[in-house]
Amino acid sequence: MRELKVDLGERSYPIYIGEGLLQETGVMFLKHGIGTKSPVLLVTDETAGELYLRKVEDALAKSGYRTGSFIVKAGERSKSLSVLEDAVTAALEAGLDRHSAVVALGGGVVGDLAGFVAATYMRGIKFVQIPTTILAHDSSVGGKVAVNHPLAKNIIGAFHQPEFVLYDTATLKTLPEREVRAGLSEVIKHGLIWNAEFVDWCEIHAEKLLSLDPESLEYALYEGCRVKSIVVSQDERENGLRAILNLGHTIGHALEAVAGYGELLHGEAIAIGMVGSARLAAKLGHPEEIHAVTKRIFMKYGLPTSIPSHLDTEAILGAMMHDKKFVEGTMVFIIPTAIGTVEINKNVSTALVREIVEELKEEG
Ligand SMILES: NC(=O)c1ccc[n+]([C@@H]2O[C@H](COP(=O)([O-])OP(=O)(O)OC[C@H]3O[C@@H](n4cnc5c(N)ncnc54)[C@H](O)[C@@H]3O)[C@@H](O)[C@H]2O)c1
Ligand SMILES: O=C(O)C(=O)C[C@@H](O)[C@H](O)[C@H](O)COP(=O)(O)O
Ligand SMILES: [Zn+2]
Repeated sequence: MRELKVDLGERSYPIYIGEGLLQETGVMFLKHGIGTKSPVLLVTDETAGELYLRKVEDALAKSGYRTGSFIVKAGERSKSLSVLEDAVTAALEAGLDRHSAVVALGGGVVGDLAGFVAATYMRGIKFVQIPTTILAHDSSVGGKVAVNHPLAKNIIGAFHQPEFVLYDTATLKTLPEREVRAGLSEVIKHGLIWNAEFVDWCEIHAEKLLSLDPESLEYALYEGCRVKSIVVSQDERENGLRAILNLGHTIGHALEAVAGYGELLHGEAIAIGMVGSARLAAKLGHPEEIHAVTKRIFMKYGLPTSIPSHLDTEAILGAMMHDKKFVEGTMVFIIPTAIGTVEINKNVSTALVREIVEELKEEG
């Protein structure tokens, strides 16, 4: 088992990564001081629930915990205010009190939704992340929790850190191929913002990662979580540095909303957004090579690198203006200045962004 720490003073917590950790859930709850007297709510989706809920319930029961469960439909549309209300109903019916914990068992959708339930139920109770997708190496760390509004991604949310993250890599073996590719998009993002050597490594090990070679996958997830925890530990609430984790998201979030949540997977939309940021970098005078390398690596992973042509440019720009990165009338963009390094640029004009969106549509 590998272990990392998110260093946030009294809100610090560990990330455990390894094969077969689900059966340790109860033991880990006890280790982290979660009391057995109050019930626990397990939040999952139909797919992850079918595969892994029983295992987690059994592991918790063995350690003396009572559990209730709330199962949502799989997919981005479950990150909504109406599903949040149903989750709170489930929490009340299961008898959760202020000493209870909410557990996210699933991918980023379940993690963001369950985390927001934990952040808001009785003004905040304990939260545990049990990620089961590759993408959730990112979403389970850092405490950003949210649901979507039809007009804007993650616009209703909070910061609420988990007690710990329990990442059982054995669960990843059941992921559909499209989800594997989409999850690896954010793994590569962590290289693009912080670690050029890791980007090279991802390019060399593409086949191994796509075929879920256990050793390569565990290393890639560890490195992704390591970068994320370094950044979050320095800037929990995104007053500055943390914005770099948003590489590709200014365009990507807009694409998810405009395409209709779930049409483009998050990792796919972000891959397109990262290619867009690399194009923008070239226009701002940074080396052309950044765009070439970024596009090449996402193509190697079978990820989209262009905007579907049926999406309306003005609708995409409109959605960007609802994003959290649109501040005081300007779009904040994360721009790669070399492979492995980015800058936060607050002066990108709408005209330039329109040009990039049009070019990304033509690239397809
Ligand atoms: N909070 C954050 O910091 C953060 C970071 C990145 C992404 N996100 C959010 O995460 C979401 C995307 O996460 P995701 O890609 O994990 O999506 P997801 O949660 O929808 O999971 C993807 C699909 O995989 C299925 N699935 C989950 N585990 C499985 C398993 N082990 N085997 C088979 N199928 C499984 C799910 O049912 C779903 O259909 C987006 O909403 C995005 O905004 C949040
Ligand atoms: O943790 C962060 O910070 C990130 O930006 C990680 C992103 O991958 C993630 O998609 C996050 O949910 C985006 O946050 P938002 O603040 O842009 O909604
Ligand atoms: Zn993301």
